Amino acid sequence: MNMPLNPEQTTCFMIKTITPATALRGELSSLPPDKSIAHRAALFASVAKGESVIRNYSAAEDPQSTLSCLRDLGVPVETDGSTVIIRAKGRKTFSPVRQLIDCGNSGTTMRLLSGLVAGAGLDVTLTGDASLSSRPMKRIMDPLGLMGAQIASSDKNRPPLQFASHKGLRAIDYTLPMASAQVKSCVLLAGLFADGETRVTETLPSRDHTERMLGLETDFNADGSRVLKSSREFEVLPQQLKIPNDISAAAFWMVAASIIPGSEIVLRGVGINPSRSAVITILQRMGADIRVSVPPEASTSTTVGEPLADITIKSAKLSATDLLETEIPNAIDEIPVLAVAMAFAEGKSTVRKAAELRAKECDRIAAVAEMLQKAGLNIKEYADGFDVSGSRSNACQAADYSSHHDHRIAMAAAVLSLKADAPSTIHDADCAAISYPTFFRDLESLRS
Ligand SMILES: O=C(O)C1=C[C@@H](OP(=O)(O)O)[C@@H](O)[C@H](O)C1
Ligand SMILES: C=C(OP(=O)(O)O)C(=O)O
Repeated sequence: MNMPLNPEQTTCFMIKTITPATALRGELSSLPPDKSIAHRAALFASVAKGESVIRNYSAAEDPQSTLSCLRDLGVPVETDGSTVIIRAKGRKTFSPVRQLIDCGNSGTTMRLLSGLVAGAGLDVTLTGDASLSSRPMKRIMDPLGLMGAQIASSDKNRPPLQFASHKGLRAIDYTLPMASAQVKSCVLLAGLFADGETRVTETLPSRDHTERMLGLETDFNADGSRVLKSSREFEVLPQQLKIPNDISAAAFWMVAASIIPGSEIVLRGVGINPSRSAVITILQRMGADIRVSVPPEASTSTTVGEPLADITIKSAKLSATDLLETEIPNAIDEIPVLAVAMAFAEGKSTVRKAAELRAKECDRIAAVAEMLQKAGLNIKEYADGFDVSGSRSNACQAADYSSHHDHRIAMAAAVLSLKADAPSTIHDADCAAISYPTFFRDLESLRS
């Protein structure tokens, strides 16, 4: 049973009403801890030898799914408030206590855990909720299959994924077909169990937490593409870290403060890993007033090379922008709320080469288009993205939104609703707890 660290996680409301805001002011020092780093810290701890102590672990549903999967795989996971302690015995820690392992709504859990499960040759099935069960897994089944893993899926390479024991994995030299930190990490984690050196080449950089936190060796090809390496000989050290707060959660307040006149919000202790912080540079390029300052205690934090900062945002006059291809993977989870910023920026903004958005918790291109259209705003949808024709003086009508059971859509719709002329409603808004259990409470605390 997955015990929430935070009682708010169990809060249940189907329809949330959001009233317009005149200004948002205040400070948030307890944003949710970074979800990507949390998953990795727990997964890496489970194949390290010794005691890992992970502080500031997220109470959100996705990182809690990772802990419950590890428990079901026999990994001794203890919690003390927001601290997670894992005492593991290296690559041999796993000893499944059940066959069906539920990854909930979390794509990162399923794809990264697949690397470990395949590596360890476990006879288990990874399953998930309806949303996760519709997400593509061929992207990990292909490279893991090349390594010798035995994986069956019931329906068109979608979960559940049934793993079977095998004769041992062999290393591969693999070029990622898409910019995906999940696929990159999956292959590198399987490589920790394989015979030989596994090499993963990425032509378009994605978030680098895996290589950074594990301390993996990196090479560069002549064309500038990066090659990450892992092997059975690589020693995974126990994780000792305090997780920084999540820039993907902070992004909602960056946009909200920017577009609501008279706002000023301070966000404390936010992770600003350069492979995650394009949302800041994109908004600054649009004219946002965002100041990033490194607090003195940041230099002494044990965030394994994961930089953090305080971020101050004041409302500003925004102008349109075109996202660069290299910015897409770096800002992928922030694009729904960036689309809201674009609607109130002067001119036409473009987001293209972003078809990956269609493979998230819902089809985020279709969901963003539906959301802006319901608000009476101007968006044109393409197969791989959208254009938003915005205006600083745009009128935004109140609407009745669906979250499509996607936390980022629920929260983006809430930010959009703050600009409306009357209260709006969001159906299934409580799915925000997948990444940000206190989102609506934080929103109320910022209203002046
Ligand atoms: O590796 C990770 O922690 C993540 C990678 C991204 O997915 P992809 O690898 O599919 O791009 C991102 O959308 C997801 O929220 C978290
Ligand atoms: C896409 C996301 O997560 P995941 O792929 O882990 O479900 C997200 O958090 O926006």
